[in-house]
Amino acid sequence: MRAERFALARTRATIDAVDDGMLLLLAARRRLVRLAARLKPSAGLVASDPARESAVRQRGQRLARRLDVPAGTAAHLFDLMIADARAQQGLSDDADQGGQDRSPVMLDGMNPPNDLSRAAPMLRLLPPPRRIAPLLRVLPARWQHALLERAMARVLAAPIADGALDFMAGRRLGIEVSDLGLCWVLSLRDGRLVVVDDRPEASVRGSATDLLLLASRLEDADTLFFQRNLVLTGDTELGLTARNLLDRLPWESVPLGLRIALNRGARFARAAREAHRQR
Ligand SMILES: O=C(O)C(=O)C[C@]1(C(=O)O)C=C[C@@H](O)C=C1
Repeated sequence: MRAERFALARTRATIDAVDDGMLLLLAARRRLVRLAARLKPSAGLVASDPARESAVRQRGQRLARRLDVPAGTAAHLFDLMIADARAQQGLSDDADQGGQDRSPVMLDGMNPPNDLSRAAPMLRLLPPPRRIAPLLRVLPARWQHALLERAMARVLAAPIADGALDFMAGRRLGIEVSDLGLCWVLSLRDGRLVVVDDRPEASVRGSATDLLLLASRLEDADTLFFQRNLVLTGDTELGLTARNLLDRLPWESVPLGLRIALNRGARFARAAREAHRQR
């Protein structure tokens, strides 16, 4: 009985932590909605976007199905979030009766501008990585690991296939994202890079932005290590082999969509960092 009471108290404390996480995520969504609201006029879009709302709802339903969350519950949650986002922008509660702004208007040159510096005032509204860190900690480790393993399998498919990563078999290389407080230890097992629960023999440490700049090839490994934006610790030979491999990665073999996503993400993260530095 006492053990059950204790277990219940611990369970409830964890429920509280999850509730906090949900509110933190809602606060983050509201900030992003504020940013979207500011970006839309200069992107040639009107505030109300029923097509986007329906895409957001559909994504939510798909994920809910995979996570075993009842469809009705997920639908309520999305109704609430979207109604809140519409209220933030002074829009009526119901997108279908949302006044004149029926569908988004696309103007010429809708591609994201190359020069993100003009968006600095808005980028400053984004929370810096250290504020995002508590949100990421709410994500269960096994989800983080599964996402990372899937991303690595796609980015590194060619070097894994041609044996360029064989030196990682049974070795443990750490990736530390300093500003997000994240650390993963990678190893090559059965021809796959996996996250293992062990101490690293060598580690690469850097901020989320610098690691993204490296992954997207917007900065080369030499520059990042020379400027000490990325730091190698532990077994030098293993670290240097990994670092040299990064330099020789056949970028052309990475699927085009992923290359574009990485490139955009890295440029966005760099611009947001600049905007925060100028504050
Ligand atoms: O993406 C936007 O433009 C938003 O303002 C966010 C959001 C949403 O809640 O997802 C809200 C209102 C728009 O009609 C479309 C989507």
